[in-house]
Amino acid sequence: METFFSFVNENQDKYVEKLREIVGIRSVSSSANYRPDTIRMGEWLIAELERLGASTKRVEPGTQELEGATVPLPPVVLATYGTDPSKKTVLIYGHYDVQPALLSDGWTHDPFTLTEDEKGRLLGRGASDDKGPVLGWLCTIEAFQKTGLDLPVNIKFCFEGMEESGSVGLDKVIIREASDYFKDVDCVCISDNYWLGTSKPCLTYGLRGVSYFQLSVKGPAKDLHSGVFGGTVHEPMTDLVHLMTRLVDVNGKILIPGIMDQVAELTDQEKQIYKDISFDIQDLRGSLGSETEIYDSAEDLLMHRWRYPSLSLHGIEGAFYSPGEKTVIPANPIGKFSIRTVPNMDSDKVTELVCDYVKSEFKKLGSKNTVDVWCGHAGRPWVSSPNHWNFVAAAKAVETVFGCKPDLTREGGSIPVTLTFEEALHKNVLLLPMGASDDGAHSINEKVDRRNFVEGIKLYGAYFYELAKVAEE
Ligand SMILES: C[C@H](N)C(=O)N[C@@H](Cc1c[nH]cn1)C(=O)O
Ligand SMILES: [Zn+2]
Ligand SMILES: [Zn+2]
Repeated sequence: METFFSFVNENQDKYVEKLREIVGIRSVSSSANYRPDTIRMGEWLIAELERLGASTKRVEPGTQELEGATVPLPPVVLATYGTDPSKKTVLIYGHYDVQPALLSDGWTHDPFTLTEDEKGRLLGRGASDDKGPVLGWLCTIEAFQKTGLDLPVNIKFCFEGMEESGSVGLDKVIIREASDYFKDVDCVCISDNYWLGTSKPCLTYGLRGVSYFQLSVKGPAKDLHSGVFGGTVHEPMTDLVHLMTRLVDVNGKILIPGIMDQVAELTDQEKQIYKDISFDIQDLRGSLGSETEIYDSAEDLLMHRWRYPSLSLHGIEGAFYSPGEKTVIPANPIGKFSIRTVPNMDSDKVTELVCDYVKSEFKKLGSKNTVDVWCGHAGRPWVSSPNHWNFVAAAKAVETVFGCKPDLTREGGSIPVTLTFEEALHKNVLLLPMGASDDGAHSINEKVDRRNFVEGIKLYGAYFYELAKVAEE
């Protein structure tokens, strides 16, 4: 693979320029304003795939109600590159939408202008999650073409534009295409998570699920002057803050009865796995930018990231949050929180427990306001076995490119479609991340290191090569 590796090294600036182009497309799936940009990002991928000679299929998953309007869902981009029956076929999934980002959140540069700093960090929204990894696959194909090397596998692509917003519409497409577009697929690979630390690659065999909730408290018909009305009305924000503090304590303990009862028991064998993983708490502190972790031991920290649920409070819509000192009583604040779910939690049961609990806690307040709570989207957790030939091929590729054995990890984040692929296609799914633990996905100053981006492209190429060689058991 030396020719391929040298070519990737020599052309890395071109790849970075392409990343700059797509980071500039504001494909924020949660925003109606940015929906045209999100669709444009899907179209960019279609054009690029066709330029590379892939055949594409644009699937329109339908429409959605968003911010009071009916808007089209971004396209699911399917593509086929190679149809040689003597080769294995790998299905590559990725997402081209991103989390919201504002300069005023604290970014040091415009989040949609890729900026490289002196450490070789490529900063920009989506650089690591998931535009860098998605682009990496296309660069890999181009590098095979330009070096005249035969691509040793057939590839099917499935790129979506709604991952950060519950993958609306995608499950239906996968289930429908399982016996059609995806019928020849032998294995699946997803590059959309992160290494355990900053220097050693990993292969990932588990994800937490996520159930996202909104909690609305309504009172007066409109926002009020707190001098005129304060002390005379039940204030929705006061009720909401009370309720939100009843969900989780300061040590991360979920206070909703019944949630922890569903969690799979920790076995001795599983405990041993955590003992054997080398996880540097300094790496975690580096990513946190603080020393505020809850647990002292690496095992506890990893278990609470990977195999126990967590509940996070995200924000309050409709509340005053700007600089300055506005004296307002918000009429209808909406609290946002999510629960990361793990085996054997059931999403419907989680929703039932959360809604019943919130309503019973609200009753205790004796407020005349009204409460509403609902689950916006839910994705299931996933755990697989890292012994499949798909993982064996990827482990060999890591050794070729990085000269070390990969960590075997689970992931605290969620990619709900992983389980859908596994169940609908009955094929092994591998998570092969490109980014490092300190990439700051979803945060300010998200980045992918130039090294990870370039070596990641090499890793993808080596993975294709090893896939072709590995025996299917
Ligand atoms: C791990 C992956 N890159 C990711 O960030 N997934 C999101 C999925 C999601 C669900 N609701 C909103 N986003 C995540 O884990 O938050
Ligand atoms: Zn994400
Ligand atoms: Zn992602």
